[in-house]
Amino acid sequence: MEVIIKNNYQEVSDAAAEYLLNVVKNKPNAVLGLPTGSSPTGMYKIVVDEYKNNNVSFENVKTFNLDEYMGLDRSNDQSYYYFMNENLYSHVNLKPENINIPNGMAKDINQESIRYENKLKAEGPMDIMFLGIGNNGHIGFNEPNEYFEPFTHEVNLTQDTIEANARFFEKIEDVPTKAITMGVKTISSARKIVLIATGSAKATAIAKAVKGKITPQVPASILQMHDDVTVIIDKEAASKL
Ligand SMILES: N[C@@H]1[C@@H](O)[C@H](O)[C@@H](COP(=O)(O)O)O[C@@H]1O
Repeated sequence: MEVIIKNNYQEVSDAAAEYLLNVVKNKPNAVLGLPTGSSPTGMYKIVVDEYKNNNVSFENVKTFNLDEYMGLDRSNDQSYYYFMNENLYSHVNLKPENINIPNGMAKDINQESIRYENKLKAEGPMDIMFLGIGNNGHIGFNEPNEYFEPFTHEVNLTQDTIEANARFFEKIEDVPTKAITMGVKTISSARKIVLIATGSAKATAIAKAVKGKITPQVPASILQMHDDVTVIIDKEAASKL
């Protein structure tokens, strides 16, 4: 695992965007694994600017998002589809048919999970996957658990995560309690993984993920098993390393 420590959020975003842009510039039909959250918004902004300056094209790029809340449709401004549309999809020339995100409104979530896995199997592997990390060490919505869930699946969000994500909702009761997420094997199938995090609230999770025991209680610790992971963090997130 390579750990790169930057001074601040902007520098972390610049470094992450450089990885994304290099992959797409070298491979115009790249397959990208993408996250939501406040960590990657700076990266998306840089990527969009680069597209607007005619320096990169997404015409043949495919994207697979990590996760989605259950019960929020695409027009709900808290859905991850909406987030991605606001931050990336609507600003670049990605073809709608090349955009993939789990459907949190699917009637049968098991079927939807299988569909998503099969789509990724057919169109992947992901050349690069970007990840944020939850304060409790979750990746995607793989919450601390007794075991690692390998493939895309339905998950009950922990109280920690509901509280952490409540800041985006009017009231905590509005935060969905369930989500659909890629599993750890799905995530690890990416050729390269870039994890980004900033701020002291992430310091414990980063320390456990990078140098702690590999355990499903810290889902991000599984990344130690992958042979091409770059962790890009600011000084605060690195403070417990
Ligand atoms: N499912 C997402 C994760 O993919 C994300 O990494 C995490 C951290 O978010 P933030 O970057 O806003 O701290 O939040 C959510 O729970």
